Amino acid sequence: MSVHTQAQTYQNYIGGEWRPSASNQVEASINPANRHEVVGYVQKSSAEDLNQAVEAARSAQTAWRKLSGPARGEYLYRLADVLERHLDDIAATMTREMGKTLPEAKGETARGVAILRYYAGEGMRKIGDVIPSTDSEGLMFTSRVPLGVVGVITPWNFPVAIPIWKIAPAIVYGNTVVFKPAQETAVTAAKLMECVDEAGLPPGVVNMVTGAGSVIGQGIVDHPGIAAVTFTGSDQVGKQVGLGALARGAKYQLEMGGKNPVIVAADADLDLAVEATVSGGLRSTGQKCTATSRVIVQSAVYDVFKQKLLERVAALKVGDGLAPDTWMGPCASERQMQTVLGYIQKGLEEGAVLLCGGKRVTAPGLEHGFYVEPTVFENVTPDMTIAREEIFGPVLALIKVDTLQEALQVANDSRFGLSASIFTRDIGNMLAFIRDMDAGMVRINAESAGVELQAPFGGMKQSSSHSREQGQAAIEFFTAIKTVFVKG
Ligand SMILES: NC(=O)c1ccc[n+]([C@@H]2O[C@H](COP(=O)([O-])OP(=O)(O)OC[C@H]3O[C@@H](n4cnc5c(N)ncnc54)[C@H](O)[C@@H]3O)[C@@H](O)[C@H]2O)c1
Ligand SMILES: O=CCCC(=O)C(=O)O
Repeated sequence: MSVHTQAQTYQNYIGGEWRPSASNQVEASINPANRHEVVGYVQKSSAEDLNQAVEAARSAQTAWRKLSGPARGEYLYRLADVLERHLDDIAATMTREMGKTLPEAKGETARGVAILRYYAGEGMRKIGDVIPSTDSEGLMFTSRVPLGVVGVITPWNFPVAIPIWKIAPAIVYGNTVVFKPAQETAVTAAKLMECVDEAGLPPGVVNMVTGAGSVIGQGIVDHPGIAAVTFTGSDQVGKQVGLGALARGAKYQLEMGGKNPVIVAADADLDLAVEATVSGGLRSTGQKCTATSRVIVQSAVYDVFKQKLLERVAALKVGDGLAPDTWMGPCASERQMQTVLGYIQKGLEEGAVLLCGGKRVTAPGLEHGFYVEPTVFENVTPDMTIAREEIFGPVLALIKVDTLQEALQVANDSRFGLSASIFTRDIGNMLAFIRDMDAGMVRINAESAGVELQAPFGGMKQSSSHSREQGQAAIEFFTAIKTVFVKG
């Protein structure tokens, strides 16, 4: 039985108007806490809808580009204020649509507001440098110019923060946008577009088309009217996006997976390390690209750390993210839950020892949701699948090592390099970790997750296309440099 009497249908947002898809097809976005609850219906769009969105973005480009940076920034301030007014509704929608707890959803939406204000201010900052010319009568300088229409492709795990940390810099630097959210969180995305509309952004500056990744996502990658593509999502799809964009000479930026380690050194504050491992690994049900998944512990403190960790994990309350006492919600979709359960099974088959969890939760009241118990494995070796592949679920793998050197070697034994933490009181250990850990974010005595909007964010190795998002680093992707020489 489906509960969808109240469910609204959300349309594409193109050229400042709400439009149904050309095919008139919609699909249900369901609540992962209760598969029978429909959060809303969203458009299953086609190439025709994408073409309309690109056309709207192209038409809006010249006027938008010609506005001053501060004037564009003013629109972002307005959008921030509107989003702030709708924070509670958008956060509740996010929880119902992808499962993270309401406090986390509120925190993420507030972060979206802060990102908008940060980039609004960016409209006032410098967009070039004066460079001494060898010609004493010449003036040489650089100016940052927009790229044109930017395609924004996003995942479901941060359905407000990630779209905003791409769209805000894109538009403040003078680009216009075609946004394709993950279909799993398209209602939340539509609510974000309602804010764009209410804030009065000129029609066509931000457009949204929902639909399948293979149709709309791939369509953005292949579209000749789109100058650049910024993508966040899985490693597998990201590589396809990069290849497609490269093939037609479009600029691209990929932020992909992680297999983030935490090292617990023999001299660590173990209570702090346990708290950070639980928070970094299991909040948002482990569905953060920065989530801790490998816990590398020195043998001298292994048993004590393990005991404390298991006690803490046993106390976590799993449930509907809207319930005030819930600490961890469901996986975001049935597909994600099956993927996580598949990895747990693989861990068992390959000889890892299950210390707790490992099963779907079907307790009364939760049986219609996609819940997985918080899970901890030990006797994990670096060659096991659960130590190598991104699980994107509430699963921690304990790996015992003797020395810090061995810990670093195991931590670096991954094709990913997004985030990494160490818990230690020793300055030598800290410096060795900062120097030798191959990750875009290295964190000392702090959990692996948690990104600050004013700092560059991105990974090394196969976690990214080696660019950085957020903070002032965003200007590198969303603009091109024009070098100007003037002589009177
Ligand atoms: N590094 C980061 O900043 C970061 C942040 C969040 C999530 N992630 C990663 O995202 C993944 C989880 O998100 P997901 O399951 O939504 O990822 P996904 O790769 O399945 O989908 C991401 C987006 O790409 C679209 N897409 C699918 N096929 C496409 C194609 N052929 N061409 C273009 N677009 C296509 C999807 O519809 C979605 O909008 C995890 O791997 C996680 O690590 C990375
Ligand atoms: O999922 C990727 C983004 C991670 C993030 O924003 C965080 O850790 O806070």
